[in-house]
Amino acid sequence: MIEWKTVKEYEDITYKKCNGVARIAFNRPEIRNAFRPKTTSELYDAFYDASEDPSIGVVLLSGEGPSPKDGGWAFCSGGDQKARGHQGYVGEDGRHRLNILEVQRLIRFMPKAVIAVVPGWAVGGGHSLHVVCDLTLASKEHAIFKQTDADVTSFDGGYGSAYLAKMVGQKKAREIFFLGRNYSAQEAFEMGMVNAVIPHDELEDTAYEWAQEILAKSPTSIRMLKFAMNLTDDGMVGQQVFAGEATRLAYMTEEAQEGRNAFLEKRKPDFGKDKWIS
Ligand SMILES: CC(C)(COP(=O)(O)OP(=O)(O)OC[C@H]1O[C@@H](n2cnc3c(N)ncnc32)[C@H](O)[C@@H]1OP(=O)(O)O)[C@@H](O)C(=O)NCCC(=O)NCCSC(=O)CCC(=O)c1ccccc1C(=O)O
Repeated sequence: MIEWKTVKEYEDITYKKCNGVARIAFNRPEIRNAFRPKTTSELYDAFYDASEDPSIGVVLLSGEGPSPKDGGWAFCSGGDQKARGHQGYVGEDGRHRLNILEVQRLIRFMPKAVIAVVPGWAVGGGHSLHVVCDLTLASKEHAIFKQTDADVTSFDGGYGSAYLAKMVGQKKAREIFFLGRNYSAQEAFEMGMVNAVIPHDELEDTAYEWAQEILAKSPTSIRMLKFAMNLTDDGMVGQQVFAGEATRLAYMTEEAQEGRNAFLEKRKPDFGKDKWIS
């Protein structure tokens, strides 16, 4: 039985938790869950909380719906074109930003699994967000994947395109961006950018079940595997993130404790004999 508890009230998103799972969802269904700077700030805040909370192991990212205007479903239709100025998306403070990229990096580098739960349109920057999530589950009836970045001159040259090409292959990624066609959940699954196509009514429950399966695994293994799989695509930053976890493991050894204690006790460390294991 899933009993979601609201963690914090926001204007543009919903944020809930239940049994080790956090659920963050866009909540602007009347405009297909397009994001403005306020939305991305709220997303960052919620993702940061989920990342820092040791009781949370999996985050679901979804979109509330259907639209009260026409009943349409959306994961996210990307940047709110009404909020777009000359240098980025304009916030309430009048400043121009592209802070969805900070959200992308938080999803990518958080030591927990993030699942995109796609109930409808995943378009533009919304498509890029599903790409950067670790897994994607899509509604059989309503999910549609589409890249409009080249229609509106607001292109994601990072994970949204280059990482997508690693996922579905160069030719297919170029087709997705250069032609901007609609792809069904089944087509996206066949391309390798969706893990499973789920009947719409079962989508949320299935996502929660997948999360529970992941939560039964060793947390250290999940984060080391996520960062190992990220590493080669993320260059030195990927190595830094993976190595940070290796250092955390090293801290837990007797050697690390001896090193710290020796410094504090102003003596030479004694790491003992026969420690150079092969
Ligand atoms: C999503 C659609 C394909 C849905 O089509 P349809 O079902 O026919 O519905 P509509 O009638 O078109 O839309 C209903 C309603 O919603 C409004 N709306 C939809 N999308 C947006 C939007 N993105 N911004 C503002 N408003 C939107 C629409 O106007 C309607 O309102 P009414 O008042 O009822 O008329 C279709 O809607 C569609 O194509 N939408 C636009 C998709 C789009 O072009 N998105 C922007 C792509 S660029 C982007 O996302 C930013 C990229 C970015 O941030 C970035 C930049 C640099 C590096 C990285 C990134 C990154 O991607 O992260």
